[in-house]
Amino acid sequence: MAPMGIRLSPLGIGVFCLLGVGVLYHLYMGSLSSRVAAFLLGERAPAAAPASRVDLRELLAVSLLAAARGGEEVKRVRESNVLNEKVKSKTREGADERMTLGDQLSNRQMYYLIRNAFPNLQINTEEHLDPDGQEQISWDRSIPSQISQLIPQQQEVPAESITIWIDPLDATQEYTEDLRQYVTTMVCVAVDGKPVIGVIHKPFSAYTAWGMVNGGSNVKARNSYSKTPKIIVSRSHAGKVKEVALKTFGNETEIIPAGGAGYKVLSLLEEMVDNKEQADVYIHTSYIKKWDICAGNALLRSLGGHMTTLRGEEIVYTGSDGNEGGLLASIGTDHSALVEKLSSKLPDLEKSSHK
Ligand SMILES: Nc1ncnc2c1ncn2[C@@H]1O[C@H](COP(=O)(O)O)[C@@H](OP(=O)(O)O)[C@H]1O
Ligand SMILES: [Mg+2]
Repeated sequence: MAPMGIRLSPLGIGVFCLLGVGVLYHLYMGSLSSRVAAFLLGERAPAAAPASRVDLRELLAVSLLAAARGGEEVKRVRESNVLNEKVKSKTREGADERMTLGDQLSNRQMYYLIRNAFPNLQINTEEHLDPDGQEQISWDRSIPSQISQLIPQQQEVPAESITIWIDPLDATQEYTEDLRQYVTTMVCVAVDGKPVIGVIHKPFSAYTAWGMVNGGSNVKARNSYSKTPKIIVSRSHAGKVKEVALKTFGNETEIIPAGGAGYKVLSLLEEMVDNKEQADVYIHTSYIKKWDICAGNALLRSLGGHMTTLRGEEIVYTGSDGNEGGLLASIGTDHSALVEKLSSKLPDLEKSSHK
């Protein structure tokens, strides 16, 4: 049997084409009108975007770069000898809080590098940012092989759980005195208030220590720590720390005064470039800001160490800038035994300071 075919006259073809155009027009207007209706009714986009997540390895990589970039400014300004030193405020104890061009320029580099890479994250930084001084610096999103080899898997956390703390120049007082070995730039990443990534960079020796809790570190604790601890303390904001240390550990205790919270944390670790002093415990008794201590806290935690208030409470890195309860940092030592020892002396010391 011959196959059956449909034959259309030229008029039939014309009618068929018109029908096709009509169908297409109807479909298009339908989707357009539903969009117009959604707009008029103020409806939102149909599917909610998934909550944004951030890979902690990326944050570590950008923190390393920020600390190094800030450090270049710190070094350049110091070498120029034009520090434009100012007193920005007073501490509670009445000491001058200094700020220099090195603090400001480093702050700008570090802040905008991280902010431009992660615009949605909460960033707390020590120095004031001038809105006219925005930097267009960007990060190429590459993760150094040293990090990706040590931490091969993504470590994603929700963006809203993150708080970043930047100290663009730790040991400003010593920087003005040209005591370069104490100076660091620091970045810390806290997740739900817990310090998780710590970067401490020494601009004058091009040295960086970093650690990520449950990730890794490029530094190590020492093999052993003395039972009669050498205690490292502030040289320019000492408060009553020497009295506390001697009362707690005995009059023979060796006390090492040094600048910078970053430097003092590094002195608890294995010997490294330019950190001549080695200590067993770091104690600070007065108020201190979270950008000064967060990176050291994260670095110590990543290596199994501790940084707490003098009474052993964990320091929470969200909310206010200040830490009120003093500081006790140790590694390779029974931290809770140190807390116990200190806590037994604190009431007497508090009484004597109110007399
Ligand atoms: N009582 C206090 N009040 C305010 N800041 C303090 C402080 N004690 C220490 N700091 C800050 O903590 C950092 C380390 O202090 P120190 O070198 O005395 O150990 C320094 O930060 P910056 O240099 O970033 O300002 C210092 O200003
Ligand atoms: Mg500072």
